Amino acid sequence: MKETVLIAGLGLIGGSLALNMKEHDNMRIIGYDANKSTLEYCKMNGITDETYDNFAEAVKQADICILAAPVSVTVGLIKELDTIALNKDILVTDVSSVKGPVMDAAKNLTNERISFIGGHPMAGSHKKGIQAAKQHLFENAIYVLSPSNENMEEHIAKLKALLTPTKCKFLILEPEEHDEMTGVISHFPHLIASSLVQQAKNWQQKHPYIPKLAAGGFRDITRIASSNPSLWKDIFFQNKQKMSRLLTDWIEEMNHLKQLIDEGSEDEMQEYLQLAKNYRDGLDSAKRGALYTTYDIYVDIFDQPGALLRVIELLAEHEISISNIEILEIREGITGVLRLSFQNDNDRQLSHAILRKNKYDTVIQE
Ligand SMILES: NC(=O)c1ccc[n+]([C@@H]2O[C@H](COP(=O)([O-])OP(=O)(O)OC[C@H]3O[C@@H](n4cnc5c(N)ncnc54)[C@H](O)[C@@H]3O)[C@@H](O)[C@H]2O)c1
Ligand SMILES: O=C(O)C(=O)C[C@]1(C(=O)O)C=C[C@@H](O)C=C1
Repeated sequence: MKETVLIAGLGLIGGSLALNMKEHDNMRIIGYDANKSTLEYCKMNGITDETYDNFAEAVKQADICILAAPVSVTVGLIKELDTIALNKDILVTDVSSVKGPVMDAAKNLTNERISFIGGHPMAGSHKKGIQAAKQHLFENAIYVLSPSNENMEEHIAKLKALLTPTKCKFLILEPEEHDEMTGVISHFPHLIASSLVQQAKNWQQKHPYIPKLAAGGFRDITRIASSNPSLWKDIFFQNKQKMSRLLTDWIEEMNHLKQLIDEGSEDEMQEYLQLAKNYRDGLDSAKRGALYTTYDIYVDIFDQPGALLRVIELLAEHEISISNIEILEIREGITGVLRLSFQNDNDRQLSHAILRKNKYDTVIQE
C-alpha cells in the first residue's frame, strides 16, 4: 500500500525534499502551505499529488510528516499536532535550522501515535520559496538527526530510507550541541555578512563609488546577506543564547585585532592570518573525513560562454559521471577554478588524463 508523506511548508527546503520524495514509487506526496500561490505552483508542476490549506486535515492523511516551515512556525505546528485526533501512527520530522525549541516542543507531545525525530539538512541557499527548490540540493550534505527519545532505531531507519534519494550523509546530534555548532558555522556568519554590508552602506555616504569597487572578496563573504530576512531573524532569536554568546566572543576577537593594528603588531597579525588560512584551507578535507569519500580534481577554466559545458561534455563523451561541480572562484573575463567530484578514484584519474590531454590545467587534491 502507498504511504502518504506530508510536507508542511513547501519553500526552498520543503519543495526540494518534495522533489526527492518523487523518486519513491510507493509514495503519495501531499503538501500544506500558508501561501495559496505556492500550493497552486506545486499542483501545476506535479510536485505534490494533493495540496491542503488546512494543517489538521492534511496531517490526518499522513503516515509521515516533514515540517519545513520557518522555525517558530514549526514549533507552533508541533503544538497544534498534539491537538489533532489522529487515527493512525505518524512519524514526524522537521528541517529547522535550530533544534532546541523544536525538540522542547516535541518532548511535550502527549499523543502516543506521534514519533518525532528532529532533522536539519546542512544545505541550502540564500534564495527562498518553491521556485528555488532543487532536487539535488542535499547531495553529499550532512543531514543532522535528533531523535526525541531513546529506542527509536526503527523510526530512524525508516526516516533514513525516506531520505535516501537526497544522497545526504546522516549525523546524529543532541539539540544543544547542534545549536552551538550551527550557531558558530551557520547562524553567526549570516549576521556578520549582513553587518559587513551595513558597514559598506554607511561608508558609501562618504564614498559613492564603494559599490563599484565591490569585487570577488566582498561578494564572496556577503552572498548570504541576500538571504530571507524574516527566516533569519527567526533563526537568530530561536538560537538567541548561542548568538548572544557568539557576539560577545566576536567583540572580544575584534578588540584583539584592533589592538594588533593600533600597536603595529605585524608578526602577530601575520600569525593570526596564517592560522586562519591553515584552518580554512583544511576545511574541505575535514568536511569529507570519514563521512565523505569524494574524489576531486581542480580545473582552471576561462570565464567565457560554454567553458563549463565543454568540460562536462568532454567527460560525458567518455561516460564519466560527475557527482558534484563547484565553481570556486571566478571573475568576469578571467580564469576561474572548478572543483569536480567523482564517485571513485578511477573516474578521477581518467578525467584528469582526458582534461590534461585537452590542454586544461588540472590538479588532483586529496
Ligand atoms: N534556507 C536554507 O538555507 C535552509 C537550510 C536548511 C534548513 N532550513 C530550514 O528550513 C525551513 C524552511 O526554510 P526555507 O529556506 O525553505 O524557507 P522558505 O521561505 O523558502 O519556505 C518556507 C515555506 O513555509 C511556508 N510557511 C510560512 N509560514 C507558514 C505557516 N504558518 N504555515 C504553513 N506554511 C508556512 C512559506 O509559505 C514557504 O513556502 C526553516 O526552518 C529553516 O530554518 C533552511
Ligand atoms: O548556502 C547557503 O546560502 C546557506 O546559508 C545554507 C545554510 C548555511 O550553510 O548556513 C543555511 C542554513 C542552514 O540551516 C543550513 C545551511
